[in-house]
Amino acid sequence: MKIIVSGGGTGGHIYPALALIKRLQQRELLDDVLYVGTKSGLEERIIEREHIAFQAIKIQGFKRKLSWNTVQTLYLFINSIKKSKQIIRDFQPDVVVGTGGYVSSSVVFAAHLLKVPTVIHEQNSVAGLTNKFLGHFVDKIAYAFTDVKDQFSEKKKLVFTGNPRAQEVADLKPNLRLADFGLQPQVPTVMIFGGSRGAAPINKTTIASLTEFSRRSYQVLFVTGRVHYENVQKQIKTIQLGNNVKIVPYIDDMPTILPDMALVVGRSGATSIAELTALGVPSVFIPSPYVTHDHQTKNAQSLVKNQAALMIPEEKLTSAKLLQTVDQILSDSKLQTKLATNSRKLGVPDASDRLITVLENLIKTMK
Ligand SMILES: CC(=O)N[C@H]1[C@@H](OP(=O)(O)OP(=O)(O)OC[C@H]2O[C@@H](n3ccc(=O)[nH]c3=O)[C@H](O)[C@@H]2O)O[C@H](CO)[C@@H](O)[C@@H]1O
Repeated sequence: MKIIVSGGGTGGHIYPALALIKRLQQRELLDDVLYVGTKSGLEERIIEREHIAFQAIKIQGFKRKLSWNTVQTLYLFINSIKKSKQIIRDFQPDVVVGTGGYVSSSVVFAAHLLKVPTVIHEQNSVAGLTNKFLGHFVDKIAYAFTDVKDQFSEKKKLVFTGNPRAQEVADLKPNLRLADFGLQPQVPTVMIFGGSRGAAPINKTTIASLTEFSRRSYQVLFVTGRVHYENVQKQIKTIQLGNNVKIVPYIDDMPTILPDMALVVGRSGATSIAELTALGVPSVFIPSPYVTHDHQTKNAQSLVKNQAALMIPEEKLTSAKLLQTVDQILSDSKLQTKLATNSRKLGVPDASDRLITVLENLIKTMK
């Protein structure tokens, strides 16, 4: 299979694309792959690290308010379709897959204009703007949360696949990687992080809790997000950290450390949820209120209603609440087991294979 994949901005759109590519490679189904992204998102760094061919296009997201910026965005969009058409003509893919983020809008739309088979993957329980737009043109819409079905009008295009990242992590076992971070492998550990870019409100509350965390018998791995790291370092200068607390900017191979976690506290981005449910890791979600249609709250609610996770709305997030919630879960093994078991029930460990079947069938029928 020759495939162009496009998705970008945040890790939540990039890692599922990468998981799909890796699974195609594993099953020896991949003849060639090209990843199309932007230079401003996280994708170039993540994709090139995996030695996958990467091509950048220039495009920016539409803002809701009309302004001079809208004209510039429109100009870039039209130009990026031209550039995407050129890329597609040169590469001659069998299929083009978009995993969300505005960069995928022009690549997938251009493929549609050139009559190349197209598939989008929607990770969330509320469809993103790009995927809503592309939903009108693509051949198939793969999704991971049942709630999202109502938001696309052409039902026959819809196929449930789950999120490919779930399959990438599903078989991982604890591998005592905690030592890599200066932590003790046998001691229960909570990881706190705010999605692939980090989240300032979560960082602020965690910083305010560090003195207390330093007195606990469990360990804390605090992942700040690259852009916030320096600032966090400045703010904690006067805090006497215990040996049980470690702070890092980013974890490159996050999946391999997830099985070592007794608890994860963080945003409810769809790709993190796919990973956590595939492994059955107890979680506490603090949904980002700043995303389209509050989709992270809906993502988190789908777990909370199945007693598979707890949720703290950001407006209720205080240091006391964070400490009390983490203490409560880590001191109650029955609660941990319940959360883990219910979480795993929601996982889709064969998500990549399901998506690959969608691609194979589509290529066959469109030949
Ligand atoms: C702020 C924002 O718009 N977030 C959206 C973004 O996700 P965003 O990237 O913020 O969050 P997700 O939870 O979906 O994905 C994060 C990904 O980054 C990885 N990771 C994270 C931190 C780290 O240090 N190392 C690392 O590898 C995680 O393992 C995961 O694979 O796209 C998701 C999927 O469409 C949406 O649900 C989110 O609402």
